[in-house]
This record gives sequence, structure tokens and C-alpha cells, in this order.
Amino acid sequence: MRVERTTEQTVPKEETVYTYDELKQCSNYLLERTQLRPKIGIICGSGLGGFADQLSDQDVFPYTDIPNFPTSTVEGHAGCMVIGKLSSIPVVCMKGRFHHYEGYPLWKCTMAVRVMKLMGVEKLLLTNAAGGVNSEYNIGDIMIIKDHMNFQGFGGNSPLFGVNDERFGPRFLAMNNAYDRDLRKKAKAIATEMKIENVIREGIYVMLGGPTYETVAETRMLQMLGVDAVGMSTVQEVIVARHCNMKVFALSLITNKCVTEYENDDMANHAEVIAVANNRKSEMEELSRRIVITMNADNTN
Ligand SMILES: O=P(O)(O)O[C@@H]1C[C@H](O)[C@@H](CO)O1
Ligand SMILES: Nc1nc2[nH]cnc2c(=O)[nH]1
Repeated sequence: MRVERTTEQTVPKEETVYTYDELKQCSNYLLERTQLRPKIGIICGSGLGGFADQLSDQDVFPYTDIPNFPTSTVEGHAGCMVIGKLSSIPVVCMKGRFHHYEGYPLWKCTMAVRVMKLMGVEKLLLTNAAGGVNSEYNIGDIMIIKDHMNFQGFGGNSPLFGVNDERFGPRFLAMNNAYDRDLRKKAKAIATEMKIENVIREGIYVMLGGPTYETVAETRMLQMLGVDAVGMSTVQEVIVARHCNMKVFALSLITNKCVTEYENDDMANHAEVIAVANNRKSEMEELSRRIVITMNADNTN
């Protein structure tokens, strides 16, 4: 189903998932317009798109120009694909992702991952802004995602629903070690080199549909389940990336502490999310840059 907005009404319309050929059209469009052949893809979280500005030799493609592409509608998600070099390494960077709460089905939110795969991308680095569920987490902490809980999957929704196209991957998919163990270990060593180990965490991310932030009762439930951080993205992208055999690494920036007491009047809000992302920009960007270098040096698959 697609939600199409007009000025007066919201009209749901039937829509089928992207065909292989439609996604190939997108990747061809990009490859025909850049000399670079990236093997590493990056998806930037809310307020974290500035990472793409670090790239040299940039070719910039607004989503509105790429055939079959959805558009970004959220503040802090610029809405363009940037292909360029990071420390001489060719990368393709999504400056702005698609979220389920924008009205896109999960298969549509994740289409760019398959486009990257068709371009030749083998490894994916994702960032997001998330609320700290673990009471020991502080605003500004950077969490290496160790694992996720796929709540949409529990509820009967997945970006892989529908006929499986074996050209992308198998019908049934194992999800252990989705967040590559070796890259997580190396990222911790990099954080120590950067002397930011005091703000580095490793934990479990859960994606809820949003756009509401969590109630006190919901946060308490997540704590009981062992969740460390909660957001509104990433899980579906990781599922699609693993389906097409990409190696995955992901970081959550803890932009707010989820409220667990009824007497606490702190209100999560997107302006704060963007402001914290802006404050932690340099650490997030340098950590990500060094991880890209590590990913590039890694020849295992
Ligand atoms: O794209 P991410 O997951 O970084 O964005 C988070 C989740 C919502 O889109 C938004 C809420 O403030 O930030
Ligand atoms: N669901 C959710 N997403 C977020 N993104 C940034 N902060 C939060 C949060 O507290 N909850």
C-alpha cells in the first residue's frame, strides 16, 4: 500500500514491490554519472548527514532526480546520494534515509540498499539517532550495535515479504552475527586509539514504528527485554543488507534518555536529537571514517 498525499486527502493506493529491473535502472543511472565504483555504502542517521560533506571528488544526486526513488521528508535528512572519496576510498553515501512512519512500506524504505548492492557495494556502515533505554547510558554516548530485535517482524511485517528474488538472496535468512563481530571488535580498538572509549557502548537496538517517542510503560517494557537503545530505522536496512550478503556495521548516537518515571517531564523532541547529533558530529565522523578505512582493508567476506 502506498500513502499518496494531496492537499485535501490521504489516499492509500495499491503498489507492488520494486522489480529487479527498476532497481537496476537506479544503479545504472548512478553508475553512468560517476567515475567511482564504491564497494562501501553509508547510510547517515538524523542530523548525521554532514559525514557526506567530508567526501572529496563528490558526485551528488538528489533523490528526486534518480529514477524510481522515494523522497526524504524528515528534517535532518537532506535527501541525496553522494558518491565520493573518503580518505581516497570510493564510497556511496545516503544523506537521508526513508522511514516507515513517512508512509513508506519497509520494502520501499530499504530500496537504496539493493541499489547499492547492484552498484557493487559489499559493506554497509549505518548510523542513527536513538533514545537511551539502558539507564546507564548518557546523552552523547555512541553505541556500537551488537544486535537488534525486529519488532516489525514479530508483528508480521518485513522488508523481505513477498516473492523472493534469488538474485538478491535466499528466501530464509539467518540473522546471527548480522552486525559483524570482527568489525565491532576493531571499532572498539579504534575508539580506544581515539581516546573516546569512555563514551562508547555496545548494545541492543530496537526499531519501533514511530513517529511517536516511547511512553513510560513502553520504555519500561523495553528495559525488561534487555534493549539498550530505541529508534525508528536501521533494522529493516540491515535485514535487506544481510539478505544480499553485505557485511554490516552500525552505530547509534544516544541523543536523549528515554523517560522511565511518570514524575519526569522531560520531553523527547527532534530538535534535541538534531542538536545532540550536531554536538557529537566530529567524534561520529572520525570514528566512521576510521571504520571505513578498516572495512576497506578487510578482504574477508
Ligand atoms: O534516521 P534516524 O533513525 O537516525 O532518525 C531518528 C528516528 C527518527 O527518524 C528521528 C526522531 O527524532 O530520529
Ligand atoms: N523511537 C525513538 N527514536 C528516537 N530517535 C532519537 N531518539 C529517539 C527515541 O527516544 N525514541
